[in-house]
Amino acid sequence: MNQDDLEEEHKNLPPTIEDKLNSMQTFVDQKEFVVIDNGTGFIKCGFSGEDLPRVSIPTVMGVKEIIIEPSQTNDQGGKKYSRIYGERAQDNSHEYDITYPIKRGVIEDFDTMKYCWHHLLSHKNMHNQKKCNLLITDSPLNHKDNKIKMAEYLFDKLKDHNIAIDSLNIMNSSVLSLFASGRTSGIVVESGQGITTAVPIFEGYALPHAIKSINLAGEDVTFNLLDSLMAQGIEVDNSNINHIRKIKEQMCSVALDYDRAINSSDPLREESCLYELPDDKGIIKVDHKIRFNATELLFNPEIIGCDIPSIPQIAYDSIYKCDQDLQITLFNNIILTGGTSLLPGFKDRFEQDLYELAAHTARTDIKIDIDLPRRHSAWVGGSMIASLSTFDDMTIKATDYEENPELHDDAVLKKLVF
Ligand SMILES: Nc1ncnc2c1ncn2[C@@H]1O[C@H](COP(=O)(O)OP(=O)(O)OP(=O)(O)O)[C@@H](O)[C@H]1O
Repeated sequence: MNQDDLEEEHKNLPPTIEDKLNSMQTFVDQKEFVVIDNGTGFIKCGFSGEDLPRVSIPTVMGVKEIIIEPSQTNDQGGKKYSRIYGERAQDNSHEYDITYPIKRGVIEDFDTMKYCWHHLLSHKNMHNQKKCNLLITDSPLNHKDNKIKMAEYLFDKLKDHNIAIDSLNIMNSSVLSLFASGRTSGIVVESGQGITTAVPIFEGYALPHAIKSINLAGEDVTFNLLDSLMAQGIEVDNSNINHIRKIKEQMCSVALDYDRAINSSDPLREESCLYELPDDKGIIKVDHKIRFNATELLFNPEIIGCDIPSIPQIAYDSIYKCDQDLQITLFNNIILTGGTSLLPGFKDRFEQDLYELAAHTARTDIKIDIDLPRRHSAWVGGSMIASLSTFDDMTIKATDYEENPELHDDAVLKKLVF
């Protein structure tokens, strides 16, 4: 779903709880929070109490240096930087230096991340936030030092760009996805752009010792598809990556039985296998072997020579790392989420392979919930929790943060227990 689709969907949504409260003119003194979900591929931003984020853009920035010639008004001359974001940056990679600040779920380039946050908060759909309360997500794999650094950039560095964060919470994205499903215990299996995680959660707390992850997700499927197309002599390269991603999202699916699927005839009619590149760059034929092969690595990483477990395997391993008493609850409450889980056939294959793995050990049925807005589940959970009247008590206040610099790390870690 791109930014235009998101705006259209917003217009058609029924009134949110917040709209209703506003129209009833109730005078509830409740803070509004901005909710940001930081993803490797996409960053999502909107207001608490709403059903969907208002802005969702690829997590990428392009920078270009501009030399200013000396002139009458500025006889020194000098240089400044032009920065662009999201798809615009990806489409102008020939002119701009491109940086992806999040790698495999973890923020690695905080300076670029700061500019991305600033861009979102100043976005027209966000009414240019100069001062706000913020709930921001964090990967379940992040080290606590990353949270401390996030707080530092959000409280201190954004101020240099005229944005003041009044209160802040940083929450585990998997806990928020589970919250969006209406549960407080279960296992969240999330496959996004850069990473797939299996995070068991008990009564709202992630169980760190049993979290499993693999560096295999949507971007690997996209690059695998690109390699297969190039191997067939089709003229595409990295500069077409947005289109390769779109081919994946529109045409690829997961086979229940891979060998059978690629050795059978193509289930789609010829015209449904064609993708037209823009600017008369040609039409690509994407046959069923390429389409099924692109996604198979998620369930069988060996096909690309990777000696790592599959997605069903990490879910199984994660459940078996937990206390025996909890395992039944986890098997009964599996939340499948993240953009990559939207691939047709993903849920059926996941369920089939997990049944096979657990056939002799699970003492219960396996129940998988896919009824969430899967690309936005962490954001939606954040929107819900930040609209609770008790949420403000769970935040770090800028005043406390600034007054006690020596307590920064403690203050962050004490509040951010999820
Ligand atoms: N309909 C779809 N079919 C297949 N893949 C999809 C679909 N929609 C989105 N995706 C893929 O999902 C990925 C983005 O998902 P998501 O927004 O959950 O990830 P993220 O939060 O950015 O990344 P991560 O969780 O790894 O940090 C991209 O690879 C995108 O191509």
